[in-house]
Amino acid sequence: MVRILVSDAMSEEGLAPLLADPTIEVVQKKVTEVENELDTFDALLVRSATKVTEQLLQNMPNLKIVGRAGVGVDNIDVDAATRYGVVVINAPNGNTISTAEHTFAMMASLVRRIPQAHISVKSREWNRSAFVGVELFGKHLGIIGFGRIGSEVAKRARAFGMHVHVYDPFLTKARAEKIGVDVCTLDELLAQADIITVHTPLTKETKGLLGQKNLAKTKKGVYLINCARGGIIDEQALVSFLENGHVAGVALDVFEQEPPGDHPLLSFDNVIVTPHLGASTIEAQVNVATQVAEEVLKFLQGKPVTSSINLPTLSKDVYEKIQAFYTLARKMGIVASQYMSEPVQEIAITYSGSVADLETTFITRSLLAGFLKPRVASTVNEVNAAMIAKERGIAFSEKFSANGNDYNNSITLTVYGENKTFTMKGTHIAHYGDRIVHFNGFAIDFAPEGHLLYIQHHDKPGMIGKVGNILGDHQVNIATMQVGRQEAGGKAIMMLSLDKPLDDALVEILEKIDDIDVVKRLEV
Ligand SMILES: NC(=O)c1ccc[n+]([C@@H]2O[C@H](COP(=O)([O-])OP(=O)(O)OC[C@H]3O[C@@H](n4cnc5c(N)ncnc54)[C@H](O)[C@@H]3O)[C@@H](O)[C@H]2O)c1
Ligand SMILES: O=C(O)[C@H](O)COP(=O)(O)O
Repeated sequence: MVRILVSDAMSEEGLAPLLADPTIEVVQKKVTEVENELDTFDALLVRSATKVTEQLLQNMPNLKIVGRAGVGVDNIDVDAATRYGVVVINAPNGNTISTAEHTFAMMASLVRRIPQAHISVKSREWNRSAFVGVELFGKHLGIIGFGRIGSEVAKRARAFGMHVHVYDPFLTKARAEKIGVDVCTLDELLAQADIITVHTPLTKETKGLLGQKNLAKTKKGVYLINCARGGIIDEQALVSFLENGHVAGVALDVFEQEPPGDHPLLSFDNVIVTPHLGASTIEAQVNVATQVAEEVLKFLQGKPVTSSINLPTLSKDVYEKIQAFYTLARKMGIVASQYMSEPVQEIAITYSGSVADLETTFITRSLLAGFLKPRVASTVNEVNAAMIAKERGIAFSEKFSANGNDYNNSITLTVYGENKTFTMKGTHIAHYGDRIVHFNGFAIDFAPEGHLLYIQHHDKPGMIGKVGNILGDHQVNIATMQVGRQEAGGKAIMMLSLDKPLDDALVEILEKIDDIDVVKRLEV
């Protein structure tokens, strides 16, 4: 039974695909309420409240995937998750509209002082002159960060007759032109805007982006809005610009610390606040929970996920095309790693023929994961394979060749070890399966699966018989046997597929046979 912990409040409707699956047990509890069973969960679903720290990941050794029902993953230690081989996915667009609308609601509320007027009337006052606002029409709106939410805010601003200026260092000219916004530098935006709204992620670059220095470049009487992440506008600097009257008003949905406690910002009359409500609509919550639930389900069924933070994303179409090579590559990695039982410095992969035209990132990661699996104690998979290879000083490279060299497609793997170099070539043949067609310099043809026994020997009469007799005497049945040689009377190999794994004693007996140079068990 697969166990999923849902540790933040999530829409039941959105979780329906998981709740309906009889092979899945969904536990809707906080992490602190299930401390004794953390090691039993396969998946963890969170919003922004649960902090997915390295410690939590360590306490959840069975965890395979973290699903963030929302956009920001700053509450998740993605690097640590990657190291532990845990996939992190999010729901990148399910709450875009809700957050853009909330930003707009905050903007209108800010310039018309609606929250203050509301409190006043509820206090039985009727003071119309105290709440004179300004129009949005004709004002210059500066949008910092022009991704999903920023661009939805821009559309709404234009409908209100505002002039929109955008700063986003990663915005392509083509996209800006398509949307028809004025793209400017940060300094230009700061100098022109009557209202500034931030819509970037919280990163090293954006933390404190609107701090002492940049706030000083804004117009006196500027309004500021943050419905993105606490800290993009430096809270301390903000206090001083409110105190000196430079900033006319601020709308905050997010804070450096949540909840903000008794923060000095809360005592300003012209600061309006909401408790991180951008995504808090019925629609957004159904959307994000549905997206995450469907993705987690796909992942648990071994299908590709499309919104991963730490894995290359794959469409279903691409996945279907690469699936066969993905499996072949994994098996080749496992075989090569066992054959090369020594430190390895480099792995070179050449994709030839039809496979060279595919998205090979995943195939390479699969091969690396297969290679590293017998060598590392921790979980290794497509998420962390490249990182673990790097940590262990194993370089890897990919080459592509349109020519399949006698095969419609092939993957050639060369492993450079401390003492020797090993090469193997595999191909996938439709309706036939995975075949290894070159092994260690020998042309051969075997399926890389099950209990394999590789024997390198001198090409002499009777060698096959000797091996066959010993295995037979020890009740080891040979399922298939392939042979190859470089030249008559020269070096030769046998690749046997056995019905059960060989024990050490039997390997030693085989090694002692005259004219046998190498005996290797390969378990795939
Ligand atoms: N308040 C809420 O409840 C709520 C809800 C959803 C999203 N969010 C937050 O809103 C923010 C935006 O979300 P989104 O879905 O639009 O993300 P997005 O990834 O679509 O857009 C972010 C944009 O910021 C830009 N950017 C990155 N670094 C920048 C920099 N240094 N300067 C200027 N621009 C920069 C990127 O190029 C991108 O275009 C995120 O922080 C997200 O966590 C908050
Ligand atoms: O990044 C997000 O998606 C928002 O901040 C929403 O966070 P929440 O899921 O905790 O409401």
